[in-house]
Amino acid sequence: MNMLYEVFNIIKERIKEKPEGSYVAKLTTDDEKKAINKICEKIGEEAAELILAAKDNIKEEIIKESADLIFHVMVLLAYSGVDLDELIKEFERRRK
Ligand SMILES: N=c1c2ncn([C@@H]3O[C@H](COP(=O)(O)OP(=O)(O)OP(=O)(O)O)[C@@H](O)[C@H]3O)c2ncn1[C@@H]1O[C@H](COP(=O)(O)O)[C@@H](O)[C@H]1O
Repeated sequence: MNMLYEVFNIIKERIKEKPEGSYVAKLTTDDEKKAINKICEKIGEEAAELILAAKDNIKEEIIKESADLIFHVMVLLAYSGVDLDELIKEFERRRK
């Protein structure tokens, strides 16, 4: 969980500072494509790749594709101004 917070904080910093060579900065900057469209496309791609990995039942691929998907969802959250704590609170609210 600490690692997710660490990565989320780096993502927020990259969106704000936009350093040269940053994948997150490139993805979250409007260019010939709107940032929101680029982020959503990556989420769609990564979800599809995870589905294929799951159907092939290859554990290492499931782990890698899940990490890619979760990472891009975190980029979407940060770009949309949602904090990781707010996501955690939603899970807490749903807990039975
Ligand atoms: N966890 C990740 C992470 N997971 C996946 N990715 C990138 O997400 C992309 C996944 O896309 P694909 O699998 O489709 O691979 P690809 O063909 O290279 O895709 P494209 O880049 O061409 O779209 C790759 O470019 C990966 O490098 C990540 N990029 C960055 N991070 C973290 O984000 C932080 C900030 O990264 P920068 O913005 O690059 O500094 C880093 O410190 C890392 O902790």
